[in-house]
Amino acid sequence: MGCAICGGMAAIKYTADGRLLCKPCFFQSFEDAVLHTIEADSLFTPGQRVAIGVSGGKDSSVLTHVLFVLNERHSLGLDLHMVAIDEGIRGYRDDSLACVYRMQERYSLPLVVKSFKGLFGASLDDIDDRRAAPTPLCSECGVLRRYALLTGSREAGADVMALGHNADDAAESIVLNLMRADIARLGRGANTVTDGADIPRVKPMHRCTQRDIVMYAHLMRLDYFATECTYAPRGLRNVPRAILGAAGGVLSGVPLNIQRVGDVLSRALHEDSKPGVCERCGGMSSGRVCQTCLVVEAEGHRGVRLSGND
Ligand SMILES: Nc1ncnc2c1ncn2[C@@H]1O[C@H](COP(=O)(O)OP(=O)(O)OP(=O)(O)O)[C@@H](O)[C@H]1O
Repeated sequence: MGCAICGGMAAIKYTADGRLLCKPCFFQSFEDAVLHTIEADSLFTPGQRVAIGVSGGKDSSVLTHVLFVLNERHSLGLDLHMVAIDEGIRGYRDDSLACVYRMQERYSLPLVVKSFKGLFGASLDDIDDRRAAPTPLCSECGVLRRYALLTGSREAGADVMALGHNADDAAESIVLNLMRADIARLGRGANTVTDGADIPRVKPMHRCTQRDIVMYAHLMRLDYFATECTYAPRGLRNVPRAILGAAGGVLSGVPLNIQRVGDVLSRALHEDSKPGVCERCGGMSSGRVCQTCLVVEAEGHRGVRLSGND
């Protein structure tokens, strides 16, 4: 079968639009799609310092590589930095951080590393150890990580933070919010730009599917850490992930379809839900006090605090 762009030997199905492509045309199409999101949604302006949230996983490894390539190829004028968060998860984050250090060498980008232990006085393993029974930890970990990423990005002097969220992540969030009847979160929608804090968060791969990202990482032979987080089996996200996985087995384009419906729902539900600023820490918040400060308060008796030192 011939490549839909150049007529050469097709090797890959590009799931974003279903075309069969050869390897070089797949790379080009994927990178062009990220560039299109950057330009269409005005994610960056020339001269900005961009802190890429880098975990060593496939999404942020692909994001780092593609931003690096686009920055050179299209003279975007971005000052790329990397920020990594060490949540303190034995047998997982220690190995993925080793990958982040190798990426730092490969791309020669400045790197800031912040740890839960330094910022909150306890690693995620400490928080888990101090609980009477195993409970889901992903929501709290996500909240604390957002704070840590903001702190690291401030330390890097960044104007904007870039994260590796993709279309499948967005679809999972939409299904989860539907199942929980979380109208407020559905209304806020999954946009490519989240304003509110002093450093906005942007998602250049928001319209890229997980399959295309994995394929890109694999064919480009990128160095990334593929093991699942130790705490993932307890995560609530496994429910929408399983539903979407099953749907993807019989229908094509499910993540992008759900994302489109999510956009419509978000516009219909939208009631001026632009987040404000937390009165305690200055982070982004939809209420007076942000999720980080609420988690720190709730976990205070287990030794979690906002130390601000790292
Ligand atoms: N420990 C971390 N340090 C820095 N950034 C992180 C970290 N964990 C997640 N991120 C950022 O948040 C994005 C979404 O993370 P999430 O854990 O939801 O997805 P993921 O599929 O595991 O991402 P990845 O494949 O990059 O690890 C990542 O792509 C990355 O940009």
